[in-house]
Amino acid sequence: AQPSAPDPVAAPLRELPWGQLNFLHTTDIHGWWGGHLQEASYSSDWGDYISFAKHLRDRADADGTDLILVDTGDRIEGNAIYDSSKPRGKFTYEIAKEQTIDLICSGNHELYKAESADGEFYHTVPDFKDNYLASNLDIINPETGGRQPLAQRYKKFTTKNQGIRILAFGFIFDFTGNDKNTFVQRVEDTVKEEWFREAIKDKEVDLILVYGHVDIRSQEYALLYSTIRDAHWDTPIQFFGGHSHIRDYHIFDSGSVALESGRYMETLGFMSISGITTSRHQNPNTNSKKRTLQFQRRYIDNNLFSMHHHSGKNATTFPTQHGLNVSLAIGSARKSLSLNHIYGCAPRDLFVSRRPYPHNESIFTWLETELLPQSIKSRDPSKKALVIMNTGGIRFDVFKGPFTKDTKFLVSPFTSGIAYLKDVPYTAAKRVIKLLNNAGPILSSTNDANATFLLPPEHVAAARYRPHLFDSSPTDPSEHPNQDGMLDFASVDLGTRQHQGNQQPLRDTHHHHASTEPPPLIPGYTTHDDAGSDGDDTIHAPIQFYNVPNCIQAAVGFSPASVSGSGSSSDSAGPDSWVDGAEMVDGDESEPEVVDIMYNEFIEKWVLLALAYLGESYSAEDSHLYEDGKSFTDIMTDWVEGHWGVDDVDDDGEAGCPS
Ligand SMILES: O=c1ccn([C@@H]2O[C@H](COP(=O)(O)O)[C@@H](O)[C@H]2O)c(=O)[nH]1
Repeated sequence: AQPSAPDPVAAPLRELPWGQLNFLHTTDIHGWWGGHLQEASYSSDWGDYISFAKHLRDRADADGTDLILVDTGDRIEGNAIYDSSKPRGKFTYEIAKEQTIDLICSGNHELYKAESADGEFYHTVPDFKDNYLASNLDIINPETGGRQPLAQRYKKFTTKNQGIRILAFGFIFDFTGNDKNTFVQRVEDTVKEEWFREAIKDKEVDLILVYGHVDIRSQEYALLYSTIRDAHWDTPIQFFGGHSHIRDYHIFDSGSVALESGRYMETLGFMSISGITTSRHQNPNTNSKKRTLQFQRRYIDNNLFSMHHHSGKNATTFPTQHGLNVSLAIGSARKSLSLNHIYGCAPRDLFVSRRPYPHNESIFTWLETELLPQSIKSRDPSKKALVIMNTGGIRFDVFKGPFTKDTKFLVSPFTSGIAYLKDVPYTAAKRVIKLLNNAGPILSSTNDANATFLLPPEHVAAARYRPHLFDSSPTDPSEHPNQDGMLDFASVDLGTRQHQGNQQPLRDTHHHHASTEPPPLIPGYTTHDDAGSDGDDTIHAPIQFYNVPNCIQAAVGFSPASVSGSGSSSDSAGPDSWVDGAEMVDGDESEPEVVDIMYNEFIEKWVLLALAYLGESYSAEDSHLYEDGKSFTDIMTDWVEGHWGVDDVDDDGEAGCPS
């Protein structure tokens, strides 16, 4: 772990259900190679994962089973170690390649920009050679200018100890936001291709493995499942997915399941399959390949307490020299990038989903009521503006205390600036936010334009496939009243951060075994999936997560009380209410005739669509860039320095902020 990472905390654990064939799965790492430095539950780094995998591989070799490591993409964007280096990714590829990943593919973040797709071409593909698969992804070769598969389409291999013959494919979902140098072929077209049809005709396989940067409940995986099952009625099919940033497990049938392993190095997914028939291990009781199969999953919290326990090691025996070297390399990259540099001290926690919106501790309420109106200036003092941001542009929480260079990129890694359209009729402008939030026929008519893409990934997943994930019910203050009759969130959720109540930091698993007192449960993931509620390795107290709107809006140049909010009702409004929008409140200043609409560049397509629906025709050519394209990330950081900055901070990340 990194030197400043909090010590792990003892917690009751479920064992790893080790089997004949075992997997460790990472996804959506988004550059969190250093682990979480403010959350004890996820405080292990990539070096620890290297040590952990080594111990599990040794175990497999010792008992004659197999272990396969899978990563399903989005390794970049979302952490200062990637986003603040010049060039971006300077350290990422060197760190990633230290782990022996047996199956790896691209996510959509590797493809948003031409440079990062080239990064895959020049670094990740050669680093992982035959283990990188690109079943539906092509790239323009930067050397020749010709189009070619980013990597081989599929592969067949035999596991080391069990001799299991595996046919593997590596996909990405039907992503359309990629730069011009890559081509994502829709899955429905890929399954019709000759090479795919030929590949799945192969009967000399014991297991088919489909991994990808694809939501496991998506139509893309449903189609791959049915196509493969049609060709293989009894071959086990294992899926690994990603993209939606959640823990999930889906059962297709008794011989086919899918695992998704969260985000940001919070989770190491573990999967095992037993009962696979191989040429070495014939099942004597049946001629079917799948009848005695047993699939089991576990979501491991990425911390040393879990890792020591599951590997049967302790603080002394756990770290390997290789793992330690990688932890040191991460530490020196962080130091060279000055990631502990403090811009200011956050006076309170600000959450993406762990608070309702609006709320004093909602990061979106902070943006809407403080940061945006205090940062964005209208073109001239007589002009008013409405500033719209998509909630998906905000990637992580702010914790009370030091707001560092690390925090800056965890919260807002994207490079997009603020665009604006001048002098839009106010009657239309004020309705845009409501249209974006409650969708409507245009915004949901095609996959491409679907406004759920404005949300953070977990919320996209919830909106499309898992309505139960987030709480949309209005907050009931009587549920956890504190002295003021307000919700006492401290009693609901202290998060899994360093300062977790009276939990005892644990340096060695033996401490835990010697204790007779069961430790109090730490708040954390309590996953409900197709196999039940026993998937998490750590038994946690639940955390409440709340719905967020697609977009929020701040009013610039209006008197504070004159605009009635973001139009972000979570009810499914009918056609009449889509167009209410942010209304002037009676008795305040008169409505302007025109305003500037300002918005995060990323959402331009949706803003233009909404305006067109409202009868105002604008195109991308009509938009201008605010302050020469200054990124929202920099706008936010300047605000933090101006409002939360303190004089006597040092760069150690500790001193300077009141506790
Ligand atoms: O420039 C950008 C890129 C993405 N977003 C938001 O992120 C999600 C996609 O995130 P994944 O990690 O790929 O799942 C997208 O839906 C947007 O909400 C952004 O705001 N700006």
